[in-house]
Amino acid sequence: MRLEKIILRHIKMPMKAPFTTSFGTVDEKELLLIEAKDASGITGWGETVAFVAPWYTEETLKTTWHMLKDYLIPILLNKEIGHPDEVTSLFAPIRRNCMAKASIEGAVWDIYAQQTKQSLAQALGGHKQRIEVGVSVGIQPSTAQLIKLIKGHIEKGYKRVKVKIKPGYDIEVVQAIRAELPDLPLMVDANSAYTLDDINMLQQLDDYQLLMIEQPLAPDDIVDHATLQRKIKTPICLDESITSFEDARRAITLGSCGVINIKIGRVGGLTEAKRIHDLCKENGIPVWCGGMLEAGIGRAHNIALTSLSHFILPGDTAGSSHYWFEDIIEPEVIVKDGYIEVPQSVGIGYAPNMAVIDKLTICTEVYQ
Ligand SMILES: O=C(O)CCC(=O)C1=CC=C[C@@H](O)[C@@H]1C(=O)O
Ligand SMILES: [Mg+2]
Repeated sequence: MRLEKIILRHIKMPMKAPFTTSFGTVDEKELLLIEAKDASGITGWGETVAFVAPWYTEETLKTTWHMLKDYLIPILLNKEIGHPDEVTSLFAPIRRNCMAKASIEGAVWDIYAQQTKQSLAQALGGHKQRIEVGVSVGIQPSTAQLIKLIKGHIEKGYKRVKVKIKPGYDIEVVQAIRAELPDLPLMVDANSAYTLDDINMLQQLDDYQLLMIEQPLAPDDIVDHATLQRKIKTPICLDESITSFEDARRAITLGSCGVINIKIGRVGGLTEAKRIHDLCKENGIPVWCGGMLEAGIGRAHNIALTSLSHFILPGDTAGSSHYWFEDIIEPEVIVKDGYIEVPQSVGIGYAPNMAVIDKLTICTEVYQ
């Protein structure tokens, strides 16, 4: 393939409800949509997942824009690409900036799937017909509200619930949920809100049959996580700490985690995500697909990735209606009894809804 035109659209999507973590609140999502046109007339779509502020990782909407415009698009434009895996090598001289890289690499994978007349899932080597999904619940003003929300999600069929924790909003919250919902498949995500000084509290969490504790310690750490994992029974799941295959290899070698959350944007694209999946499979480390409050294009990429065999735990890819009044794809992503059907049609299996996209677009830039 040869990309001869790339259109970037900056869009802003209102959210049904704010999403609060230990760092702050997101109440609308801004993102860049990448529409990449190949010389043969095929169009592929990608989406950036970085937030407006750098609280989850160092990338932001503006840094992804800068990287795409000044480095990544110039590398790919008019270059002959045989397979999407080559994009990872072409981008290798550029350090990190994983979310920027992943957004356009996703569009290349979409074009490749269409060219080879496969679904994106098949192009990646995924065979699952449907995927099991859970839901992530942000910090709520009260435990009663949190439990009410969780019950609503269970009624909708979601297979597991992840709740956010932070110092002062942890053990009591877990205790209260367990008192009412003793059998709920439950996990917690701390987004690096703790240190090894909090080991007592983290050990107490062992009493609540949690599936895992996600990223309790620093976002760039694997050493302290290894120490902690030796002192608690609940498996640690790494999120922020894993930005590449090499990070995953080192964390597994050190025993820093029992589970890895794979996010396409955090690791720089689908090719790297697949490599981490394969490594975890070889090493018996369960994986699941994390979420970044994606709009429809990002959600479609997550679904395709999750169709790979070793995504054995329910991911965070909820249905479109969980966050959005109106998603940017048709049909929207539907969750039924906790499952999403993996589209079997060619490409990502969802069409961009141009009427909605046009309504949400703040500005557009074209590169050719
Ligand atoms: O996309 C989703 O529904 C998952 C949302 C979610 O839990 C997260 C999104 C972005 C940053 C974090 O707060 C958190 C995570 O760390 O996994
Ligand atoms: Mg997380």
